[in-house]
Amino acid sequence: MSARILDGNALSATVRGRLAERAAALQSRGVTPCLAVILVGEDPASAVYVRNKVAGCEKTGMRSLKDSYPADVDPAVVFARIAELNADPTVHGILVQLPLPRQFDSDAVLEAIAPEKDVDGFHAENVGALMQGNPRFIPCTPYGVMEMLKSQNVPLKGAEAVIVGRSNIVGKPMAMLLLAAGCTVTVCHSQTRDLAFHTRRADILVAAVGRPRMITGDMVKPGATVIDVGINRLQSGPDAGKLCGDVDFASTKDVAGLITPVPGGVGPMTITMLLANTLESAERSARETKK
Ligand SMILES: NC(=O)C1=CN([C@@H]2O[C@H](COP(=O)(O)OP(=O)(O)OC[C@H]3O[C@@H](n4cnc5c(N)ncnc54)[C@H](OP(=O)(O)O)[C@@H]3O)[C@@H](O)[C@H]2O)C=CC1
Ligand SMILES: Nc1nc(=O)c2c([nH]1)NC[C@@H]1CN(c3ccc(C(=O)N[C@@H](CCC(=O)O)C(=O)O)cc3)C=[N+]21
Repeated sequence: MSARILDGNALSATVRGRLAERAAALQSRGVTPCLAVILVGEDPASAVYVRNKVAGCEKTGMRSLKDSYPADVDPAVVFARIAELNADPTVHGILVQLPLPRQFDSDAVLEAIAPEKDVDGFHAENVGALMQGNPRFIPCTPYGVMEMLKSQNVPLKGAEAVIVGRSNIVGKPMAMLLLAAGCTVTVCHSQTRDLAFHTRRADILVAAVGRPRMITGDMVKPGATVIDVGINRLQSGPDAGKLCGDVDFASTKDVAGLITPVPGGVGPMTITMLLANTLESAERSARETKK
């Protein structure tokens, strides 16, 4: 049997259609949702994501601002720009593209963003709110994954969920969301003994590692839902230059029940949820000013 493929581009199109309607409604009240993106350095992958974010805004009827800085910029310049954006009432979302160059204290940068404009959901206050079960902004990638699961009515209550990866931007918030939804959650990482023992128990397996094709079909339970968050550019071999996930699609597609492809899976949904958070922020601020 071959797994059903969960098409992130198709789901994105549906969700973005609804977002565009909400953006138009705000627009008719004189408010244009606006996302500010800060990019430091010349990493080509980051440049692609930022371009996708800016294009996503335009197509959904939102405004975007983009500030690019050279890799050796003085962090004080970036902090000053964040302060300016925090104070600008026409800006509803602020995102600083990660990773940042070495001279930056990334945590300090994330803490500098006003929590009510932190559409990534990375500010400590927002991380805390998510953990307490009362999120202000849900981090975009795990949020997108939850929407993908919901769109397919994947049963979550009592399901065994296994996440490979424990980063602040993917693995940890993913664990919180699946836990809140009623899954029994296991989080694996580089020190996990016998990774396959864990992954084979998963009804829902989320791979967020950054290692091309490391999850192979023999590590997957038959019928499982497999979510591939990984985005890797292959350096060598017959597919050199191509994008691939952390899941070996060829060997997994005949074992899994449902699987997300790379590209065209979680990536587009991440951007869609960023747009959703920005719109939500603009709606909240419009409600505040009306009061
Ligand atoms: N689709 C999307 O929208 C997004 C995709 N990504 C992609 O997802 C992937 C993960 O990103 P991110 O979370 O930021 O990455 P990080 O590098 O921050 O985290 C990777 C995690 O994988 C764990 N890990 C590394 N090697 C192994 C191993 N051999 N076995 C088990 N666990 C291992 C690490 O463990 P330890 O903590 O012990 O080091 C770490 O927790 C990347 O490919 C990234 O490009 C990221 C964000 C959004
Ligand atoms: N502050 C911050 N917030 C982030 O959300 C954030 C970040 N920093 N740093 C990097 C990661 C990575 N990330 C992706 C977003 C979209 C695609 C995406 O659109 N992928 C397309 C393909 C893109 C391509 O062709 O390269 C796809 O999977 O189909 C991928 C990865 C967001 N991240």
